[in-house]
Amino acid sequence: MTPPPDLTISGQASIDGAPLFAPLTLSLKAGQWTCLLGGSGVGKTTVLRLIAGLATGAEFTGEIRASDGLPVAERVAYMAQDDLLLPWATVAQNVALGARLRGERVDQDRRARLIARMRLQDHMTKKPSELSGGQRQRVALARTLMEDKPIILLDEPFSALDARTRADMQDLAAEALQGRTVLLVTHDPAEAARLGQSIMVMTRHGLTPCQPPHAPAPRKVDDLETLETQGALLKLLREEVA
Ligand SMILES: Nc1ncnc2c1ncn2[C@@H]1O[C@H](COP(=O)(O)OP(=O)(O)OP(=O)(O)O)[C@@H](O)[C@H]1O
Repeated sequence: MTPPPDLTISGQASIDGAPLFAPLTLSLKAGQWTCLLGGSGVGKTTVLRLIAGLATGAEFTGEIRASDGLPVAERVAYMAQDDLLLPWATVAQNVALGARLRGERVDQDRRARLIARMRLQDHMTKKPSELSGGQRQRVALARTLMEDKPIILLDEPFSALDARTRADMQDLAAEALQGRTVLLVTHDPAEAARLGQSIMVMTRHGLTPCQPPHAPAPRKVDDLETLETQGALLKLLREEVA
């Protein structure tokens, strides 16, 4: 794996000639978590998919650049909103899906370590339908980590989880992805306040930064500054739709 780079996406996007988002520059710091919030349909998933080099419905004018000058898309692991697990495959097979699709040998040791880290060792042979929502999310996160990429894009990865499982998953993800360049799209101000080392709110007009708390992430859910950031973010988001 190459060292995680800084990443910048700058440009504008439109759909069928109508602007989706105005010219913006989103800079991700190497080895840090950047959280991106914003109203529904403002283009957050589009930004992730552009960085990942995946198809979008938008025409994008601009550039996506890594600080080391190396190609970006091939160094990205992308965890989509939906966990996208194959229903007929076991947990172990789903975690190793990327290697299998590429016809590569599966690194069994690495897979076993990740499955243990996600506390899934008792579920290795189960199919997704036999798992809870939180367990499925952990499989999807293990699969994302199995790719061992320096740039990680997470699209509302914990949105379907109950509050306790969500907090557990945030802790797990923060620990497991330490040192990677992470972009997390979330609708949850509390999540951004816990995890973000940089926090941005996206609107059709561009990006508004929000000062993250000073404590290292993941922050305690009842940390005062974290709660203040959560409140400030909620206020920003409400102003954006007003
Ligand atoms: N494949 C596509 N073809 C055409 N339009 C699309 C396509 N994918 C998304 N769009 C449109 O692009 C706009 C931005 O979508 P996007 O999914 O990026 O928004 P978002 O901010 O992630 O929304 P949400 O928070 O609801 O997930 C929306 O209006 C959506 O309908």
